[in-house]
Amino acid sequence: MAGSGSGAGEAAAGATRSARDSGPPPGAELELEPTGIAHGGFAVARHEGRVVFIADGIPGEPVRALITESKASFSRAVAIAPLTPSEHRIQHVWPEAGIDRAPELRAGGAEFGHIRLPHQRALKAEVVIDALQRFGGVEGSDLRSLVVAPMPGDDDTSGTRWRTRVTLHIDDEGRIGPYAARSHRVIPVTSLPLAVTELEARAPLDGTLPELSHGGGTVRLGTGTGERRGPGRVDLVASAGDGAHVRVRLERGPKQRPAGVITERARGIDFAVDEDGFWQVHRHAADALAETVADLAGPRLDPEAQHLDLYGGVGLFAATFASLGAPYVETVESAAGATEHARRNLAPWRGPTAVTARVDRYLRDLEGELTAADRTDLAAGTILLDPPRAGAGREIANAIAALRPAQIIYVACDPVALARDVRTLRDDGYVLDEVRALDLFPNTHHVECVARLVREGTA
Ligand SMILES: C[S@@+](CC[C@H](N)C(=O)[O-])C[C@H]1O[C@@H](n2cnc3c(N)ncnc32)[C@H](O)[C@@H]1O
Repeated sequence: MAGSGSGAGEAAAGATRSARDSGPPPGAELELEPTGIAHGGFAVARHEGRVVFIADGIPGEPVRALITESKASFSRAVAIAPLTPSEHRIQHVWPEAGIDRAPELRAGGAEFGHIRLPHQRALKAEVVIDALQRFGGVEGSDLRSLVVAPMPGDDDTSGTRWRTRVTLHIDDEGRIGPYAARSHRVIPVTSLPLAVTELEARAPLDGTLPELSHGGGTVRLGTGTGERRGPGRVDLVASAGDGAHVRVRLERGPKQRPAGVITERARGIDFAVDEDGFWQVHRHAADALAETVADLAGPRLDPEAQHLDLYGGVGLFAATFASLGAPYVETVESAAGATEHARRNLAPWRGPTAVTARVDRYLRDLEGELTAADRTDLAAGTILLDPPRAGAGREIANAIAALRPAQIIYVACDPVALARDVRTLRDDGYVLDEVRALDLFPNTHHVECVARLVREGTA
């Protein structure tokens, strides 16, 4: 009996161990005390030795949290209620995303909206510094003093009314709204506080879709039986030049009119952009980024050298270089429509060129075609890159470094991707000379960085 008792004990111990190894089950509620912030905006706590990433938490604030997922080495949770509210906690700027709602009903896209703005920026700075240290291998006291700069007016509006691009989704049942946080479930809402007011005013938040022009006629998309509804999306765009635009795109049913061309503006320069093409989202982002690029690149921007603007969109940064008196700049972009606009947007200067190509192929082809004189011009020049969230990656970073430009200006919307590419560039003989961070996405966890790297020995 003693033996079987001991066997049962071992089995029980094994079961406990395996429950612990597989983590707390989804649905469990725990009291947790997060101590740090992770990339993605999650507060980080430990529970029985394992890491738990908590959405809607704040480092230093004990919370009751609901486990939503447990993986082999970590768990995910969502805060249900603070136990002792942090001095940094506020009423959520978007009531429909607030902690007093059930987690599955909280609107997504404003995951820092429960935190005072200055503290949001302090947390974003921590994420950038940590990423550059851990993934970029960067050291030094300059980095520790990095601050995330606010955009004009955001402190007066608690970081609301800045989004010039909003996508609402239409589900199978015809419900219209943003996705709920961390899901693809549509949540009808009555407000869009991060959007500029003209977009909120045009958004079909009452569930009624606008009419679509279809061929010669018009199709009404009401709520009645048999009328065409989702799934689909509603794209809302407020442009500097032409006000608010709404486009409905249904997966089945009538086609929306083709995307029009709108005008945007940065540093006093007009840019034609497709209505559904890429443009920076915060109403001050393009201006602020172009100014920051001008500031960081300016002192080493050789007017006679050859420069590259990689992932160039409609030529925002190529125009910045040209307007600074450095006209020999080639902008490279994979979307042909954007390159067409870039060509026209850059027409006021003699010198800029625009190429439709994937950056990896472009750099591979370039390497095979360069004369000694081209190499000299590129080595005196600046290469700017502004890749999508995933970053450039090792192959492209290696190819950029192989051209030996005098400086590299890296515009990044993801600090970890930036840090990984910085590591590659450091291994290839560049040093991170300066990095600035801009709060282009208040009340979200996102942060934009602009970094300057120069060849070792030239800092
Ligand atoms: C973050 S946006 C930057 C656009 C531009 N620099 C701006 O600020 O307006 C990235 C751009 O890269 C383009 N893109 C994405 N992958 C690419 C690739 N592999 N090669 C070239 N362009 C790419 C996208 O179409 C998009 O226009």
